Amino acid sequence: MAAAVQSMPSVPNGKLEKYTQVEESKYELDWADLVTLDLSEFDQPGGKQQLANQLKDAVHNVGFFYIINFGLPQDEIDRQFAIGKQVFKLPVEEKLKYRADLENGNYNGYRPKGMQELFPERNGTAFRDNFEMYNIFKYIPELERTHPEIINEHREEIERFQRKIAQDIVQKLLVLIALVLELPEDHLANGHQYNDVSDCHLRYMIYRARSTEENERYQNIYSQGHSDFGSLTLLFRQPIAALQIRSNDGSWKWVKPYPESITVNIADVLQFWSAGYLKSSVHRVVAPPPDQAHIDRLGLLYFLRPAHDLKLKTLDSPLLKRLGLKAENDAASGIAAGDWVKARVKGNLDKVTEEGKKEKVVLNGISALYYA
Ligand SMILES: O=C(O)CCC(=O)C(=O)O
Ligand SMILES: [Fe+2]
Repeated sequence: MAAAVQSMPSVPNGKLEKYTQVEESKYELDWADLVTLDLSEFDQPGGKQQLANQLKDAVHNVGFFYIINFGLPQDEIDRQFAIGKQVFKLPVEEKLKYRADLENGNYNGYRPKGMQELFPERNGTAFRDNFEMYNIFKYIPELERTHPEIINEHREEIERFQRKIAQDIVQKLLVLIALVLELPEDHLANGHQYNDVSDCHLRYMIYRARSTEENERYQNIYSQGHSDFGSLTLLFRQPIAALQIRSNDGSWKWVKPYPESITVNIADVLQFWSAGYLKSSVHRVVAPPPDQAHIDRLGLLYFLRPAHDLKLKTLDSPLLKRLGLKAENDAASGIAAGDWVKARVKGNLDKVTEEGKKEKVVLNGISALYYA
């Protein structure tokens, strides 16, 4: 009797294809020189203060650093990449069922490609981004929304991963930054609890590779120079070189995908709270080097945002007082952190009218910088 030939789905329900990271580039690029914090030292005697000392210059002058030994094994990280890969493979009509309400500044859910203009329109041709995101906000009742099946099937695992970042890794970083500012250890951690209503999210992101000819037309830009909106951004290591940081001298340096690291950057709200002492660093995403330029660049990130109602007022920090640092513009002190974040999400949908460096008003006369 002939056996019935059944076609098996390539990924059976609940089972994920193993994700394999691609090869690093062979090209020697002009890498940024970033400090690396070994988080396993955090609980050692004197460890916190030592790490804070190591961090001080990085958060003030650079705005970017690496962390290692943060307590998430690579196979758990790779499972998140595997989930992200499946999400982006869904048909676009399916993904659009979960579209984030971007027009109201809400990032929760799917963000299709092409929402952001990179350069002003020329001769009727628009220059739009080529990346998609899927943002998963915290699993608390106020922020729940519907998600595709692939996410629901792995909900427990995703939530555990999110909570490890939110309740452990990020809390340690907030203690270290509080120590830099000479504040009580829990001062910043208090405004970043898992149960706080905020726009914190885990993000799967994919930059669709462009052809050489397209890269030329887009001047190699995949995402224009910007600062991030919330408190901290954590970028899980993926080996495709494309992220660049703007140095104090105006040059752009590449971020090396350092083994087993997370790249962390300071974002706007910490800059407001510290009257500019903590640097919300400008960064951008460009075409990868030739041996990686053809590969879609899958990313895994965590965006830490403060509790919605906290105001962007300068903190009462002994360090800032001693340095005589005050807010550049008092109007910021009345803005709720959540409103700032939402206004920036909405602002990304605006038409671009000029090239190069621009200052764009976001809220209450306060602006953000963009470079393209
Ligand atoms: O993909 C990256 O390396 C950076 C992404 C980024 O800057 C962002 O999403 O804000
Ligand atoms: Fe960014």
